[in-house]
Formats: sequence, structure tokens, C-alpha cells
Amino acid sequence: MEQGLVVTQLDIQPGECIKVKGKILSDAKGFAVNVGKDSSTLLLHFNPRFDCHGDVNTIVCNSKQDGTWGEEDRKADFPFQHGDKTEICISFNETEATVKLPDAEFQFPNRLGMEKIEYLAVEGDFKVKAIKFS
Ligand SMILES: CCCO[C@@H]1O[C@H](CO)[C@@H](O[C@@H]2O[C@H](CO)[C@H](O)[C@H](OCc3cn(Cc4ccccc4)nn3)[C@H]2O)[C@H](O)[C@H]1NC(C)=O
Repeated sequence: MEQGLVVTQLDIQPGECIKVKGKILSDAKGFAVNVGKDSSTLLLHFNPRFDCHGDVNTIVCNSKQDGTWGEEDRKADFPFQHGDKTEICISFNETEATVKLPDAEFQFPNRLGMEKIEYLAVEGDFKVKAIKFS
């Protein structure tokens, strides 16, 4: 499988935003946007699933601490379609992470009390066109 985008050595502070612009593949099974300290310690694993791991059209969110997944949080809305161009904006504070999409917004608790984001990875069936930190 093709390696996705990975950005390390970041210093994203509470209130700042990570914007990932790209296109969902026309035959996407799923993709993920991970933010946190590194690949083993994630504030947020944001994982839209079109059809994978037994889920259909479901966003699964989770955290990961020292390589161990937390409890999954499945969102009610699924504002994605195959082939969509979209922009995913992730920000956080001491209590939660927020994911803003063109037509939806989700929250996920900052379970690890993370105080800065150093790591971003985009995996799966999503073609990154641009990233912006603001
Ligand atoms: C009912 C007993 C089994 O439960 C299932 O257990 C699976 C294994 O732990 C759960 O799937 C895992 O859920 C994690 C979040 O909680 C992650 O999504 C695990 O995937 C990590 C991952 C990312 N990637 C790269 C990637 C990402 C997106 C698309 C393509 C490749 N490869 N592996 C994914 O394998 C899956 O969400 C879980 N399902 C339920 C309903 O709990």
C-alpha cells in the first residue's frame, strides 16, 4: 500500500488549525487523519469508513496511547461521498479536538490531555492536495 502523508516536528498549539485539503478516491474504502505526538500516541484518529472493518458509511474516531487504542466513538453523520473534494480542519483545546468539514463539525475528547500536536498523518484512500497550518 502506498505510504500516505506524514508530517512530524510540528508544534501546533491549542486554538491553532491544521487544514488538510484533498480528494476522496472514487472507490475509497476508507481513510484516516491522525494527529498527536507520534504514530503511537494520537490525540485523534479520524477514520471515515465507506466500507471497511465491518463499517459502512461510518466515521470512527479514537485515541491511541503508547500504541494502545482507546474506546471507539462512532459518529451519527457521514458527510462524505466517493470522489469528493474536501477540506478537513482540525483544532483542539485542553478538553476536546474539533473536526470542521464544509458541511459538518465533530468533537472528540482530548483524552490524553495533549498540549501540543507534533504529528500529522493522512492514510488510506485520500489524495492530499494541500496542507495549511494557521
Ligand atoms: C467487534 C470486535 C472487533 O472490533 C473491531 O476491531 C478492529 C481492530 O481493532 C477495529 O478496527 C481498528 O480500529 C482502529 C480505531 O479504533 C483503527 O481504525 C484500526 O486501523 C488502524 C489502521 C490505519 N491504517 C491505515 C489506513 C487507514 C484507512 C484506510 C486504509 C488504511 N491501517 N490500519 C482498525 O483496524 C474495528 O473498528 C472494531 N470494530 C468495532 C465495531 O468495534
